[in-house]
Amino acid sequence: MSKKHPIISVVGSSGAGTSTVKNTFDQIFRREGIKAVSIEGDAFHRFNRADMKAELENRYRAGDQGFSHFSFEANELGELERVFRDYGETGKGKTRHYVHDDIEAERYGTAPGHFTDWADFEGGSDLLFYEGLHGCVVNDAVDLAGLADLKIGVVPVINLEWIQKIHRDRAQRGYSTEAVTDVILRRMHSYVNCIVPQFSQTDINFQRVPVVDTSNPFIARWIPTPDESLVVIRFKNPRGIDFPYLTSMISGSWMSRANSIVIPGNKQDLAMQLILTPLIERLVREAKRA
Ligand SMILES: Nc1ncnc2c1ncn2[C@@H]1O[C@H](COP(=O)(O)OP(=O)(O)OP(=O)(O)O)[C@@H](O)[C@H]1O
Ligand SMILES: O=C(CO)[C@H](O)[C@H](O)COP(=O)(O)O
Repeated sequence: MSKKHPIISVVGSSGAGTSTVKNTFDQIFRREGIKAVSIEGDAFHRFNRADMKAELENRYRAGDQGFSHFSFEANELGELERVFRDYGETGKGKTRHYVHDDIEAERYGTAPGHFTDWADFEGGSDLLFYEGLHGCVVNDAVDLAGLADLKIGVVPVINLEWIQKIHRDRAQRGYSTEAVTDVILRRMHSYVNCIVPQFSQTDINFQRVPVVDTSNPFIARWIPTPDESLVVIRFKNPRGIDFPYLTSMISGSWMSRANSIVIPGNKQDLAMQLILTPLIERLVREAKRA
């Protein structure tokens, strides 16, 4: 926790929608006049694309079939922890970008599959915003959840997550369905061991659930739309959450448990703004007081 320089950590698997959710956070920051600096989890991969391929082949030959981008060892989590800690203490830090495709290559002037150089955060920010795979990891080596002040999980049910990943990786990153399926299978071990435990560390999870048939995600022709889904919102600590206010403001919503509400999928943006704005505003207010 770093009250003076707060950190928001949004975690989700590959294709879960953390980059999409960042747009909602950006709207809140803009409306509330909050200056945020952002980091992407992929910036903390340990290897560029070619080195990762070589590392995978070496490990595969040595009998390790569980290694993938989801594994702790494939990422510089110690470095990420240092960035979280330094930002919490000083409001300063650095990041870089992992370039996935031609559009990002154009934007950053670096070829796909490579990292940009590290660059310092702009000064005078109100908070640090992280989105990616590992921002709430707690293991023998790091405690990232312990350094973040607001922790959000973006967790579609798994069939939907796969559909989202397959469609995004095909449309934007140039992979075939077979190649993405292969990656999903290879990552399953570390999905269970490295990604999923984080959703018990998060303060709020947003779980999108399709209400159309997704029983074969590998042949789905399009991503179920917001109108074709519900979102389950689960609060780790429901104390202080005004559920009657939320369910009255979000039409079609209801409480499914004492700490959970369900909303129509097309109300996710509204729900996030209603829920997150006061929490973010409080973080920034307390930081200024500190
Ligand atoms: N609520 C949503 N409704 C419809 N489509 C969505 C929703 N959220 C995400 N998607 C779609 O799912 C795909 C993956 O989303 P996104 O790129 O945000 O994932 P990500 O978690 O950032 O993945 P990665 O970490 O691998 O970059 C995109 O095509 C996006 O448009
Ligand atoms: O989105 C991802 C993880 O969040 C990518 O799978 C990862 O960044 C590696 O990309 P690539 O295999 O295309 O080099």
